[in-house]
Amino acid sequence: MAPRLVAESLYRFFRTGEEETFALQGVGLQVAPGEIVAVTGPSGSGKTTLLSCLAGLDEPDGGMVYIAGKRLSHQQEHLRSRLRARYIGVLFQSGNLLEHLTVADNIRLVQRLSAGPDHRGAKDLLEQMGITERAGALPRQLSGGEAARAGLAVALANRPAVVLADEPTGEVDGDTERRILALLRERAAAGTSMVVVTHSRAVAAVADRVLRLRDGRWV
Ligand SMILES: Nc1ncnc2c1ncn2[C@@H]1O[C@H](COP(=O)(O)OP(=O)(O)OP(=O)(O)O)[C@@H](O)[C@H]1O
Repeated sequence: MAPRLVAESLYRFFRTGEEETFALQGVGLQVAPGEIVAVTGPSGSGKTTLLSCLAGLDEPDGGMVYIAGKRLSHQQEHLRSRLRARYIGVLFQSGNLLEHLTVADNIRLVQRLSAGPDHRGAKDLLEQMGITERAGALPRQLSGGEAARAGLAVALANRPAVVLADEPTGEVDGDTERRILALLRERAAAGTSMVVVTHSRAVAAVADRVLRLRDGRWV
């Protein structure tokens, strides 16, 4: 099966004053439809930078990202945004909820921006995450665990072909972690490709592959 997500030899450098950081040094990756890839590695090894490049939120200095056979990197911003809305669900530690919208409206917005809105799906997602009663809450009114679950519901709301998630179970209890993992497995079984940055053994255990970064390289 043709890979859904392809990264070819990604390089990313940052310069702050005199100092140069080599965040990614030739990282390649191919993720098949329905495959879950877990990415681990120490702090500063390049995990978030890799996810940002895969999502088209950051541009690699070298290399290329393709999503569903379409070139995502080195495109104009509006083209990257369109590809992201259509194919990618992102969940970053900084959060993906708009502060002035309720949880339900955050989900509806993502669905409206993507090709095929599915309002029934919003209700199901909230139910699966166990936060139906929080649908009308604003993000700042949510606990850490509720915010993590609402963020994942938003990331999955457009039924994306590819999910990119940074520590999706970072702040949640064991029961919520199990719910999140069940939902990720269900989506993967339905064909969604996933790259999940995690330090959790439970998340790594549901992955098809576990890859480790150090100093911007696979080890
Ligand atoms: N915008 C930036 N400007 C300068 N340096 C940056 C920037 N973003 C990342 N870096 C540096 O690039 C390297 C990789 O950072 P990155 O956030 O990708 O690591 P990480 O593996 O996600 O770390 P953590 O587990 O702590 O979140 C680090 O040395 C970091 O300081």
